[in-house]
Amino acid sequence: GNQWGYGKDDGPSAWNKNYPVADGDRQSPIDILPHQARHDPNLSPIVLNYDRCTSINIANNGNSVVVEFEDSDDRSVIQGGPLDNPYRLKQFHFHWGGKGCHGSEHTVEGNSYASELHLVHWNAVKFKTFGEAASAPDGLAVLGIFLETGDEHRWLHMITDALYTVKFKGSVTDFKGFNPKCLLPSSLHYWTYLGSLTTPPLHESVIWIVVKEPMIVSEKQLGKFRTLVFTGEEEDERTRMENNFRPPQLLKGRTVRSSN
Ligand SMILES: CCCCCNS(=O)(=O)c1cc(S(N)(=O)=O)ccc1C(=O)O
Ligand SMILES: [Zn+2]
Repeated sequence: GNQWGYGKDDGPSAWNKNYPVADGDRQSPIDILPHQARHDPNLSPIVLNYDRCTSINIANNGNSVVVEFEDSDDRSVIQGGPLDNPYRLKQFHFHWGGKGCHGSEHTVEGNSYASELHLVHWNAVKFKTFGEAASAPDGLAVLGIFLETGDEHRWLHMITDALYTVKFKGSVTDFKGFNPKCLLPSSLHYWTYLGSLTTPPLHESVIWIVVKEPMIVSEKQLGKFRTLVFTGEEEDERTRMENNFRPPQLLKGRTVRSSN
């Protein structure tokens, strides 16, 4: 099982012990400096074809809350932008902080957001399985959306209302008919760069597409994520699930491109 976590002894600063790629040349997340990003007029808009997407379940995997999708065909894909072909939606999950603290993974000019949503897609044109894609340089495309606190988000309740059913690590419940398109901000202008998974195994297999405009959610909605626990129901301790984010990593000469 995975012996890594977000605590003092098993957290991000200790991950390089078992996953040496943690000190690699294309690690994520990063701090984005908009004025140093290269505006690339050749970057086309991101296109999300999620209309026939099929969500399956919602789960607490001990690191985050994850909604999984049916990915046996091209029913829900992301394409355009920096991508050479369509990438299939596999799952989405969140990263968040503690009460009043920030919890996004990417930062913008050193500023964190309250939380960050990741929609994970894989290159099913080039690779036969998700696992194969997850360790290939152009295997995954993750769409990152910042969450900022403000007014209540009109659709996020569909997720937060289900969180009580997946309080403990290892819990899974049916979650059908959810289309994540309802979570997206109005503009999909983005930054893009080559990076990695932000959790072990930290494979350097991700084309990151970070949307500039945050989605607005209420503090109350965000607080519901913190009712989850990292620990299993059978365990004695109940460790609140919060601060499940990796801090920004060195850019190591990479270029961040900006769509318009
Ligand atoms: C074969 C090993 C794949 C491990 C990565 N799986 S994943 O769904 O892409 C993923 C991505 C990410 S992230 N933050 O998008 O890099 C975090 C967790 C997971 C997960 O395993 O739940
Ligand atoms: Zn993530």
